[in-house]
Amino acid sequence: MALSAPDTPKNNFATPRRLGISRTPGLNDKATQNTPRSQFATPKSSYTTPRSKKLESSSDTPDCFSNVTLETPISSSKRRSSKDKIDEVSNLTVAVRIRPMNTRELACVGATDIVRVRDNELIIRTHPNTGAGMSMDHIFQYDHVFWSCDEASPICTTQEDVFMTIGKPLLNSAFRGYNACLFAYGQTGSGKSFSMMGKNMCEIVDIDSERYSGITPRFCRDLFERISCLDIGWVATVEELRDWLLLGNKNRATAATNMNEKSSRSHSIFSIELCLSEGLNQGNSSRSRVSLVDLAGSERLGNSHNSEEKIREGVCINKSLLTLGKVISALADQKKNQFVPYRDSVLTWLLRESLGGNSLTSMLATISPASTHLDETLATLRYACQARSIVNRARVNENPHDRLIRELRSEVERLRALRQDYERNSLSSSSLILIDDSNNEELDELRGKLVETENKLYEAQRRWEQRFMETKECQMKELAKAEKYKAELESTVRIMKNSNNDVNLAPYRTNFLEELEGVLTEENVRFCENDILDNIKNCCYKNGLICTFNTDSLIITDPNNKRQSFLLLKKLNMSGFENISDFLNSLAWTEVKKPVRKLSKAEVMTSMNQIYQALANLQPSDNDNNLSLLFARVNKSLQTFEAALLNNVKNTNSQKNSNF
Ligand SMILES: Nc1ncnc2c1ncn2[C@@H]1O[C@H](COP(=O)(O)OP(=O)(O)OP(=O)(O)O)[C@@H](O)[C@H]1O
Repeated sequence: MALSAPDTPKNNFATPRRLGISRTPGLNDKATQNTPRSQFATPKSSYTTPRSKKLESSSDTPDCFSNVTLETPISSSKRRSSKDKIDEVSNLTVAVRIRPMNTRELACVGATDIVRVRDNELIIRTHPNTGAGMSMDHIFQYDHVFWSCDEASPICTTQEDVFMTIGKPLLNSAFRGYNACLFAYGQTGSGKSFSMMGKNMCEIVDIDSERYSGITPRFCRDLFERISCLDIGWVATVEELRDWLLLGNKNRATAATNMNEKSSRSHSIFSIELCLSEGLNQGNSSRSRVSLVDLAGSERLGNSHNSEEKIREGVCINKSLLTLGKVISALADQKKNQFVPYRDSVLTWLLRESLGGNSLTSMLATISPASTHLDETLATLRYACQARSIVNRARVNENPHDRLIRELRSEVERLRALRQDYERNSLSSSSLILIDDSNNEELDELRGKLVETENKLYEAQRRWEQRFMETKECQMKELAKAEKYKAELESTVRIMKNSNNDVNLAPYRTNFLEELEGVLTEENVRFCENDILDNIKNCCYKNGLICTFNTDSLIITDPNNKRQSFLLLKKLNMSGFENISDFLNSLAWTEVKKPVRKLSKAEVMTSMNQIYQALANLQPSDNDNNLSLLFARVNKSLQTFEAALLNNVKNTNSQKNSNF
């Protein structure tokens, strides 16, 4: 129950949602708990930003605050953040950002700024400045409160500040091998997209100079700064990643609503998978997923919509947000075996790991400071408070072998340091006193432990290397098979290309073969090839020739001129090889007798099945981070290729009524 100030005893704050029922015990904030009323009627100058700067309020503060409601749930006092070597148990980090009043709000008669900030507290003052009746302060505590209401003010939290506080730590977590997620939640038009993407989501001109760019582009920039010294697997440059981001934003439905001229009409999830490896022989590798989520705005349909279609859209958006709310409530409840309805919406299903799972997660709640949005603002803030009590257990996503070796290594380091310390101390004191027997015993024990751990480490490393060699051997065999299948497929494509000039298969072929090429030439699955053979193969490929080789020979086929060249690898001068064109010109060709034959659908299917089978055999284990990404890509482009091939067979059949 809200209590009037003169009678307000200590610790007597109640949450409005539990009117007259519960008090909010367990508050550990001295200022809030024991502060007499006058302290809540803080003059404007005492409100500070999270960075403890003074904030000038634009409104006068009346001296009549009487009702104070601390809304922060009990569990916030038990916030967890513990780290062992590999698991991190922590509550969701929750930040709130307040945007400036917009022109519509400023023009609205009677609309005032009702939000104040004091360190990590946010105070909503309801019915202020009326001069009559009592006002109420709703006090919320969060991990961070960002006041961004006046850009000209030195205390305004900028885009960079927001990124540094809640974006950058996610990047650090990802580099340590943890999954990380940040999602923005708030009323429509409250500044989610501004914070996540930037001022103009579809035209991020230059990430570095764009001071309004949001968390996501800044995240990409920093990510690439950190990995600029590595070889990057999929995306080559920050520009390329930015293009994906822009494409996603452009495809995202936006529309003008009564609340926001460019309202996002869908949720957006920007997901990056980071596979880190310290080099194969060192073992250490980890894979982490970072999700940056800009949710569509929660909204009151009456407030924001003027057309039927938009109302329908709004209903769908609200439905998924409602499910998100249910999931958050269930997780915040912390009762054992509580059912969590992740499956009730695609959104919650996609975010299941980020909410109550294996992820370090932050939530950014955005609000408007205008009194006209009081209800929505309170709803958002309560939602955010509830989210603060969700506990996640994040684990480093690493290969179990790597983990064991890492743990053993650090144990060896620890014991070594202990022994060195011990020996140093013993030496320095030995000039004064004789080391007694008990000291010797302890030292022996330490030495024994160290030897034991070193043996374990050696054994783990040996087992890992053995497993690695076995896997590599297997892969080599399978790759040889795949090479054969690949050649078959290439000739299939060639035949098709020759017999069907009216059908352009080049894009599919290029995609697929390039992907496959990527797998076959991956550093860790490379077998008998060296740079020269790679060079020959690529050059043949570019010249429309088919190049296959096994451990001792090389066959180059020229399907256009129906001729073939065969040579033994040992006759190839690997060291002095410089000019590929000279090499091709020097080849002796023999005519291929077999006539070019047209393919039937069954043959295409058989060939494709063989390729699929070869790839399935090559499929790396789940723990093989380096290859699985590439395989996913190969599979995808193979499917596209197969579809094109079959479609082509079918079309040709129906058009020409013949097999080809
Ligand atoms: N911190 C801020 N500083 C200045 N302007 C802001 C800030 N936050 C938001 N705005 C402005 O407010 C308007 C609405 O912001 P935005 O589109 O980010 O809201 P949203 O919450 O994503 O809305 P919706 O859910 O409808 O997509 C935009 O014009 C944006 O530039």
